[in-house]
Amino acid sequence: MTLRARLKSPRILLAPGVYDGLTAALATDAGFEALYLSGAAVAYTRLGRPDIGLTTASEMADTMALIADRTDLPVIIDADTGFGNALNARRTMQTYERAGAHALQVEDQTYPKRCGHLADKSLILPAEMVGKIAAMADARRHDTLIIARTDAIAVEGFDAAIDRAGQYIDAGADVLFIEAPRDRDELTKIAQTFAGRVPLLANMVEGGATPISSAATLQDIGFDIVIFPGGIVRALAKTAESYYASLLKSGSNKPFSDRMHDFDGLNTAIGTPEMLALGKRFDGKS
Ligand SMILES: C[C@](O)(C(=O)O)[C@H](CC(=O)O)C(=O)O
Repeated sequence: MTLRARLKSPRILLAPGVYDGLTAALATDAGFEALYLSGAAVAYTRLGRPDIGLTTASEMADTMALIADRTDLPVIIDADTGFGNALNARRTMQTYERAGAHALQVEDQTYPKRCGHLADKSLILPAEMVGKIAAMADARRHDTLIIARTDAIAVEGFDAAIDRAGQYIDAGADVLFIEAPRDRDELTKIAQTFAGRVPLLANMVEGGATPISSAATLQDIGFDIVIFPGGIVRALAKTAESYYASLLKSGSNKPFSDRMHDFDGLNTAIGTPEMLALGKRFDGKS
């Protein structure tokens, strides 16, 4: 089923953040229906840096291609600002589509951007964003969804965000993402204003501007997709901190062994037996 068809279902689509082959494989095996390739998660893990526009389109496209090799699930990819003007956004659509993306999220911040939950964001004019959306629609060769995000709540206020969102839908956005609503009331107003026009996406960032709600609650409010983009990195970072501290202190892995896979455990998780069997099938000996 295409992502567009899946979004016609009244059941909310829950997409976890991923940033490499391992997280894509584990999220796929866990049973999710779609994945979210988070720009923030790539910045946090590959660069060890904040989500402030340092990651390049090529780094994201490389990551997208590795993930597409590892999973058949549809992947929503973060295209940040499109990495420049409308022509850059156009090229980002071409590059990400080629790498295997099923949906691109583009936002109306200036370039370089910053995480939607950080202070001091600034925006391009709505007309420029409308041009980017149209340029991306013009460039696409497949049924790739354009998810238009506005960061206006924190910069120009809630009403301006609603106004921009309407313009982006008119420009051809397939999905609407209003970043960082501050409470349930704002989430509800977004749903009341736009439900039925295009699918609505909610973004759950642990400790961010929006209170965390469950997928079921967001579905009741009227949302169609929910992403938890950086949660996996926050979970793994905490585990890694404890692991390194424990290894340094004790000089051994033993005290941590109940919190980690052993050799066989990891091989099972990443599908080593299946890969070795596949190799045998094609090795010309059997
Ligand atoms: C959705 C987001 O653009 C992302 O890169 O995943 C980020 C999430 C985050 O910083 O944790 C965002 O700007 O909300």
